[in-house]
Amino acid sequence: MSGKDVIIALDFPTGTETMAFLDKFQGQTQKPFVKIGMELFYAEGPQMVREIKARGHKIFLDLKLHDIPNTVKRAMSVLSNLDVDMVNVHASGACDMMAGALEGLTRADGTRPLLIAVTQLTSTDAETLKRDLLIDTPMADTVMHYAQNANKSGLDGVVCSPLEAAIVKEGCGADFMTITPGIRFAGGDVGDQKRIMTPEKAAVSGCDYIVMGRPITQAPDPVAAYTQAMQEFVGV
Ligand SMILES: O=C(O)c1cc(=O)[nH]c(=O)n1[C@@H]1O[C@H](COP(=O)(O)O)[C@@H](O)[C@H]1O
Repeated sequence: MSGKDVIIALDFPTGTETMAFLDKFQGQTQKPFVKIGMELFYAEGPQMVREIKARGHKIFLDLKLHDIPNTVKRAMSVLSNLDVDMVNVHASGACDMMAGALEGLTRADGTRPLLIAVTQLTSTDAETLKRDLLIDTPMADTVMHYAQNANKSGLDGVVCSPLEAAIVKEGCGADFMTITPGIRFAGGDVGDQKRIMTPEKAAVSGCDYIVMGRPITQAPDPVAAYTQAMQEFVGV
């Protein structure tokens, strides 16, 4: 799976609201790539994943696993039974945990979804890094170090902000994927995001995928907002 794409974050509290949202995209030949996060998964469980997959969407299952290596390995082995395209862990769980995740996720026939590590959340800025997390290293260096750990643990890429996409590519290679939330249209409401960029600028920063939630899900016309994001980021 490769090529630039926009991933819509389905941050809804119920399956009913999620399906009503996805119904708006029924007319599209190419169904949008979507992300199922903690809110929807905890509310509706694995059946929601199956239903959305049956509608023809690619799925990023964003549960951000972060625990001891054995627990993460076993949880990933359960998730590997779901037909998703991408899953993630927190890189701060460290290398043994990431290696365990990879092992657990890999099915008996050798296939597996893409495995991505979250570096520093896009809601974290340099001040929070220092004040709350006691990390004195500059943001870009921290993200790069986490990305290198993920790379040497055999993962496929990282979640970072678009601001760090270029340096991650430089340090880990062009094929190492960058999945970037913190995306806002020019002049849009920033909300709780701190490290942000427009889809247009993210396209030239080397991001492989952008993740957008509220700018699309809360837009008066979500299909128009998604179309704008695709035009800015992918150029179609
Ligand atoms: O792993 C993620 O997807 C993620 C990592 C991160 O650092 N920042 C981040 O915002 N996300 C997710 O990306 C989505 C962003 O949503 P909006 O801020 O509404 O566009 C949410 O579903 C977050 O859970």
